[in-house]
Amino acid sequence: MILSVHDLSVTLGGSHILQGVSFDVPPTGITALLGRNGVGKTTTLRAVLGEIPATGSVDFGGVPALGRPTHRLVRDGLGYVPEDRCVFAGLTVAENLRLAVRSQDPDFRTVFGLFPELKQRSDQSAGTLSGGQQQMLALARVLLNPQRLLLIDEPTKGLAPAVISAVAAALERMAERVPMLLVEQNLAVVRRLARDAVVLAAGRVAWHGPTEELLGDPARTRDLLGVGSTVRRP
Ligand SMILES: Nc1ncnc2c1ncn2[C@@H]1O[C@H](COP(=O)(O)OP(=O)(O)OP(=O)(O)O)[C@@H](O)[C@H]1O
Repeated sequence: MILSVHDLSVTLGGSHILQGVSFDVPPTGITALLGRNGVGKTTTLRAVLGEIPATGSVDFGGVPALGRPTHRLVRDGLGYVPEDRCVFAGLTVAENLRLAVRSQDPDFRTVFGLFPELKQRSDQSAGTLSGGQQQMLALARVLLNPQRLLLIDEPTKGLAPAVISAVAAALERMAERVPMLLVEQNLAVVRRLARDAVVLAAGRVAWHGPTEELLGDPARTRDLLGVGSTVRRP
């Protein structure tokens, strides 16, 4: 396993948000982290990254991670693309990419192979990119460096259907190189990308198994993820 989370607990603002979350992420493919709004998916990613205090244990690539500073984990290949995408709006695409470089040998070839539009738009300021283009830029920024696991938070949120499809295709190709733990509300995207799913409810893992088993069972999907979840292919 590239990531093993055991008995992870987090209290924020007096609320016990995570109450003993345990799950594993295999070293290949995409694992989806699911659950209703506010259940603690982002909190789980941030706790794994060491951004918020947590108890329990987190093992990243065979090494205990909890208590290690975030920058060390990032240096060891734990990449994070937060929900707000975190691009520098006032800087150009090229500047955004340059600032993300940590390694001696940034992989511009892979990045521009996956996202040719970013090359064409090198001199455009990132704040004027569309939402989908900004998401591509955020993904490109982590991919420039060698990564062992990516934590990606709601990459398709707020995007139009055609753009969701393009982002999903990019994630699919990225996952050929690096495993991912993906928080994603769009169940069609989850079905297309994720082999396994972990579902959080009431501060714990309520279900863990093959995505197809979860989404192929409408009653279980409704029960765990809420009503109105339509699952169409993007
Ligand atoms: N710094 C904080 N202080 C207090 N409460 C917080 C803090 N950060 C998050 N929370 C609360 O923790 C709970 C979990 O939030 P989190 O963002 O992890 O949920 P989520 O599952 O990612 O939700 P969503 O699907 O809506 O993005 C929420 O009730 C949220 O209001």
